[in-house]
Amino acid sequence: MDNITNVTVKPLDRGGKFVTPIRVDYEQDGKAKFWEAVRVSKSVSCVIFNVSRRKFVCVRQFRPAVYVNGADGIVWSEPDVANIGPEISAKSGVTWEFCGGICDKPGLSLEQICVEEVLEETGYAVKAESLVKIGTSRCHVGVAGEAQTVYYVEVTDDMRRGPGGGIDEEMIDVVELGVDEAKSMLGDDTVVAPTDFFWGLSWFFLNKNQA
Ligand SMILES: Nc1ncnc2c1ncn2[C@@H]1O[C@H](COP(=O)(O)OP(=O)(O)O[C@H]2O[C@H](CO)[C@@H](O)[C@H](O)[C@H]2O)[C@@H](O)[C@H]1O
Repeated sequence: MDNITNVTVKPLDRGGKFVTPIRVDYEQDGKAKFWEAVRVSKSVSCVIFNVSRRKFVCVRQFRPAVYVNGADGIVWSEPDVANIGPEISAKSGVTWEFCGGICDKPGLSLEQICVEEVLEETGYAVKAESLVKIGTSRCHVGVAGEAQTVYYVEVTDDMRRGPGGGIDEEMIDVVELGVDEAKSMLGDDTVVAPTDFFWGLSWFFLNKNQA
């Protein structure tokens, strides 16, 4: 999963399949302003807690955007051009996450998308009715501002239908995380994780496990 080679970064001039760079021109109190932004889809994610063994079910994957924006030692020859040698460890782009995905299927509710993602990425078959909504936040408000809705669901061992790991070419490791270990990750700068990971864990400790 972290065997990453031949990385290059180049400009995405007119947008791609998943991300479109845009410029927003507007007036505020009659003063002309602009903002540079990207259009992206909204998304869902799901805190999964296996009550049979009191473990969180997490996913770990290599995130190219985390890698290029976060790894030390990358030299940018232009603001959007870099050649990244093999000495830059791919491990710096491997995240801790709860499973989730973008909402790019018209006609499916957020809960239905969440149920699909949980099955594809972790192998657990959950029902939409058993999802508890934690809330919706706006991500990357300086550049994107898309909505992400976060759910919580409890599972048992016998709800597992397969190993998960994603579909098509996805390479996703399913990793269980103990409650004490998870608590120690809150506020730990060395943990590479998105906001909803920390939000989801904090919600759990506030609402489900106050020990
Ligand atoms: N920018 C991109 N470039 C190239 N291929 C891409 C891509 N985005 C998605 N894909 C492709 O689409 C597949 C499915 O993506 P997902 O729906 O699982 O979203 P992902 O979890 O990556 O992130 C989404 O869901 C998580 C969980 O909510 C959010 O944190 C995150 O911001 C949101 O993009 C990926 O495996 C990849 O092949």
